[in-house]
Amino acid sequence: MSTDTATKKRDEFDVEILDTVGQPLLKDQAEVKMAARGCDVFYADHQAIFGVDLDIGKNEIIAMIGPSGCGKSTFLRALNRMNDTIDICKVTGDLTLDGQDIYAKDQDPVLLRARVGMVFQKPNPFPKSIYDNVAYGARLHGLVTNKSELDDLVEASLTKAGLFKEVKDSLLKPGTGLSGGQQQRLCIARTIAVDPEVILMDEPTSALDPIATAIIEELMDELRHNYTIAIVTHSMQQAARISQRTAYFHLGKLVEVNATNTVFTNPEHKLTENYITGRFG
Ligand SMILES: Nc1ncnc2c1ncn2[C@@H]1O[C@H](COP(=O)(O)OP(=O)(O)OP(=O)(O)O)[C@@H](O)[C@H]1O
Repeated sequence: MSTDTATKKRDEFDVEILDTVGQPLLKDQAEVKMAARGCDVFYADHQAIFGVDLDIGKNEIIAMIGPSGCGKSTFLRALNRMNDTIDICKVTGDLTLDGQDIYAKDQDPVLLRARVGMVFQKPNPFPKSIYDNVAYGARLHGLVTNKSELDDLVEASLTKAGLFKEVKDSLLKPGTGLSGGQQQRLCIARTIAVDPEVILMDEPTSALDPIATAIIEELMDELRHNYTIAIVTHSMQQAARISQRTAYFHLGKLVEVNATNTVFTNPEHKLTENYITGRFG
């Protein structure tokens, strides 16, 4: 294919879609936790992601933004093989965690999802007690050997998720009885309990009120010290508040990745500028 075809493609606003601009790849490769190279994602014949190259750094929060349908969630789900659960979905290219191919034949997706956990848009606690919600993964993966260790793990996970104080006297009550914001922190505790290295968050606060949102954002800032976080968000304000780098997607392509401050104050690509100034999206 000639480069002309690749570089002269124009979007519906008649803006040239160039190769990704900014800093998709980290200069210090020792800092890379997850990496994508030439990642394409298809739903049957429909291609949703085109040739994404991106490094996700250790202990950073990277925000993925872009108009509805641009493929943010699809790309996020490729990072822990959640797309495997969709029959028609096919992921190609190289996706690695600590340099290891996460789509390798001998990679168990369940074990991968313990290392690369996910928090969804709508809090989805199991219909179990608060305690059992957090204990579930640890039991499944045999992470503890006795009840006292499990008690400690449940308390530590709820504490890290900023929820323990609020629920310590009601651990045996149903998780579904908590408020929306508490349920989302319970889901974060459940994710943390299996000792992940990366946490993927798909619009984790879009179903929450501003106070619950602020609590989760503060929590993310603390979690960053121990985990790598990739978040899809519709809120540019949220991306600006919480992330160190921001990736802007458009029509399935990664258009720009830069330091968050640069993306929101001095974007390199016209499409990014159009989006952040509210000209579409
Ligand atoms: N399960 C699916 N089956 C078929 N096509 C899908 C599926 N999920 C997503 N798509 C398609 O893939 C493309 C990208 O969708 P995706 O949900 O990843 O975008 P998004 O940027 O996260 O959108 P939104 O911001 O609205 O959540 C869209 O064209 C969408 O219709």
